[in-house]
Amino acid sequence: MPPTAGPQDGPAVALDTVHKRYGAVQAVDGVSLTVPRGEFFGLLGPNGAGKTTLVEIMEGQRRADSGAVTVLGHSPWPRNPALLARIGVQTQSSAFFVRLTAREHLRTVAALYRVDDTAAESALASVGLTEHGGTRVDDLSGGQRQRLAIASALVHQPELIFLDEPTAALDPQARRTLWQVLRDLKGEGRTIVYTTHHLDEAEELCDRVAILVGGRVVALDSPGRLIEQGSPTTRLLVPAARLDLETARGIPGVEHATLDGDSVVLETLDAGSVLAAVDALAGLRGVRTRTAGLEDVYLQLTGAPEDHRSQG
Ligand SMILES: Nc1ncnc2c1ncn2[C@@H]1O[C@H](COP(=O)(O)OP(=O)(O)OP(=O)(O)O)[C@@H](O)[C@H]1O
Repeated sequence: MPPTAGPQDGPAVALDTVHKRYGAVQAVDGVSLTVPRGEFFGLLGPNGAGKTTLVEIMEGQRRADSGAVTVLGHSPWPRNPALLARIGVQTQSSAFFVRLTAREHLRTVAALYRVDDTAAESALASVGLTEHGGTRVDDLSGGQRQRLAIASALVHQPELIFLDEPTAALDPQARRTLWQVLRDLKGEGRTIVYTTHHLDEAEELCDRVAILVGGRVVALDSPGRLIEQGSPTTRLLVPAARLDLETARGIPGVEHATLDGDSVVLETLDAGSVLAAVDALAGLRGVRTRTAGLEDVYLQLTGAPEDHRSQG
């Protein structure tokens, strides 16, 4: 069953000047943002930035100290059973009935939501686990368990899904498989609020991202626009065997030069002339260029420690 809400129903999430303090810690400090329906919205930020607190406020698990919170047109606090049926929550520590098979687990979750076994079966299929439906939960691989955690959040066909680092601890192949599952969810018109520390993933999947630092939103836009407005720096990676760090630092136009594995990494705003200089000094064989990505923007906004940049 596709989500039924239309655009006339307003945004999936609207936060206006939300604050939350724990004792001396201002965990959320005046956050305002709107997530339109159908958007894949990423929440990024360093440890302790306030992401979990903010998501818990949206889910109705915590009460904001002040500010307005609207989820699917309703206040999530005090907990609203009608709203709970319309949202799905996957957490990093999803609870499983480990002695059951994947299918039995989902049927149990379905029963808790008062939906039938067909819903469990379609949730299983939507994360590509049908053929593992008969496998006991504790025999599933890490990636399969992550998919089962997402399926558990989907059983009742929620319009709005909260996903907290669903690809944590997955191998690259399992991550890619899960990305497709997430794209399919978006394709079905569902709204996704996605917390992640994987910036490549946010760049790949999210329509827009908010970067939180110290409980405040310091950037909010599509990854593409954030990158465009962010650093125009280009990185050149030159095999370290052919160019030493001191020489690299002396090339006019090089802002930073660092050693990364067996490459010297040159950061520059003037890639053309630095490339020409590298060509004259070391030749261009094996030289790679890397333009800025979301990670560069993120590090700029969240403050990359200078000593990280200068480490080999
Ligand atoms: N229940 C709590 N009691 C007291 N302080 C808390 C509580 N929960 C979170 N905090 C503090 O509030 C701040 C924000 O924490 P929060 O967990 O929301 O950040 P986060 O961005 O989700 O971090 P992470 O990426 O590590 O999960 C941190 O300083 C944290 O120590």
